Amino acid sequence: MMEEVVVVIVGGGPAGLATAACLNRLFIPNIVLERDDCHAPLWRKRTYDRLNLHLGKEFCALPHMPFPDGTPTFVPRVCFMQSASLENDGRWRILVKDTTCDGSEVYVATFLVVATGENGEGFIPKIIGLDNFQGEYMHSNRYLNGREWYGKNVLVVGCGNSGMEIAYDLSNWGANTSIVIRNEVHVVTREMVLVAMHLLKFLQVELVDELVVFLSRMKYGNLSKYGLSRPKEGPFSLKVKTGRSPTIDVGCIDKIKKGEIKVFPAVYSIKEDKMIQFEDGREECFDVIIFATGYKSNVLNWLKDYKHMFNEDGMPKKSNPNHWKGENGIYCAGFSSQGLMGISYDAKHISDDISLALSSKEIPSTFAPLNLVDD
Ligand SMILES: Cc1cc2nc3c(=O)[nH]c(=O)nc-3n(C[C@H](O)[C@H](O)[C@H](O)COP(=O)(O)OP(=O)(O)OC[C@H]3O[C@@H](n4cnc5c(N)ncnc54)[C@H](O)[C@@H]3O)c2cc1C
Ligand SMILES: NC(=O)C1=CN([C@@H]2O[C@H](COP(=O)(O)OP(=O)(O)OC[C@H]3O[C@@H](n4cnc5c(N)ncnc54)[C@H](OP(=O)(O)O)[C@@H]3O)[C@@H](O)[C@H]2O)C=CC1
Ligand SMILES: O=C(O)C(=O)Cc1c[nH]c2ccccc12
Repeated sequence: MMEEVVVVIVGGGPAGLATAACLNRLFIPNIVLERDDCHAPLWRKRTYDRLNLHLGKEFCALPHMPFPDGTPTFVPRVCFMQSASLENDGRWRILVKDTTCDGSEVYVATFLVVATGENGEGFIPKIIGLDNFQGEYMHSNRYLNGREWYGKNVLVVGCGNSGMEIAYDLSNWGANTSIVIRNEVHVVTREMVLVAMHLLKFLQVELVDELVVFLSRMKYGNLSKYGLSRPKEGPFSLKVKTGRSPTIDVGCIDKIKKGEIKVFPAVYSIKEDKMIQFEDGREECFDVIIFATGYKSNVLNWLKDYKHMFNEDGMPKKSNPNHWKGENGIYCAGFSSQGLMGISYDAKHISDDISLALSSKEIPSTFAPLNLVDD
């Protein structure tokens, strides 16, 4: 079957839904394709139970969907999901392409919005011997809680927000928890980030960085004897430059200081059975490894004509704030490393731009539909 539509949005997470909502308000017909069996599956199925939004709610609301009165400052995951489905119910039209049914559907669209996100696929590094590891291993996007691992030796690889929080959670569930920290990392609290986000509206990033690093030093002291050191460059400058967020401590640092969570350097190899060797030569047995080693964009897996807008790593060629518009009617939402705040920005700009193009009749009548990789 072939269907003509004005806008196809690939990805039904916050970015896809926010863009659809903005287009709907402008009466621009659009269709959202989602590979999973629900909308926002990352938030429903692939984030852990104890997660709260990291930025205050004023920085996380999606367009046309303010949080209801009484919502806590740091919104629990479950409330974020409910507010998404509330908006979806009745006002947004979301269609899912069912790849399990025999006939496939083809949509020919004037505009394509890539909204498959920066977290398209969980990334697990290649480690010598991992294939023969006799314990269990998984990416952090499969971790929900540590109920199964009471008394087990669990290694978390990675000290970003997922790694530090999952290590803390595992330890609370009674697992003998260790974490791999192979590089420098900024550790802050969410209150420090909230203050910083407001200050960034009128102060230079370097000044805000100095303040945050000062506050972090006051709170945590020098952590080098525990295997943690701070990067030379400030947390928000690094966020702008590399997209990497500072790690927001939820209690992991206290457990590291108390010796309840052990710190290891990079994994060197996995030896026989469950034995892991680290770069400093230490060796220890683990039952479970959680790879909190980040994510990769999956755009190149499904978009053939990616060069209109993406690099070989599946991330936009243009940097923020110009990243969202490509050539030939292609856009992307949710690729600015600015979380939900960036998604709001993208969704509004994309829908306004499409609206403008439609009203000014910029669109060539022989517009070539973009090719998706057929699998
Ligand atoms: C654990 C975690 C916690 C986070 N917490 C916060 C936070 O507190 N605050 C914040 O601002 N940001 C946070 N982020 C960052 C970001 O805001 C979220 O990842 C957000 O879900 C991104 O929305 P998205 O729509 O761009 O991507 P996603 O939510 O990943 O949605 C993309 C959708 O595309 C679908 N898809 C992928 N490939 C295809 C395909 N080929 N065809 C059809 N569908 C496809 C996926 O199934 C998915 O539903 C967090 C990220 C993670 C991983
Ligand atoms: N709201 C919330 O509560 C949460 C928000 N998030 C957000 O989700 C996004 C993804 O976060 P996250 O899943 O933590 O991923 P990140 O990409 O932020 O972190 C990945 C971590 O893995 C480390 N790493 C990568 N490869 C290796 C390796 N081979 N050996 C050892 N360590 C390795 C990296 O360290 P290195 O610096 O050495 O490369 C880094 O510490 C971020 O934007 C984050 O802020 C995540 C969890 C909770
Ligand atoms: O949760 C994340 O990682 C985000 O990307 C949200 C975000 C945007 N800007 C920030 C600055 C510091 C910490 C988190 C974020």
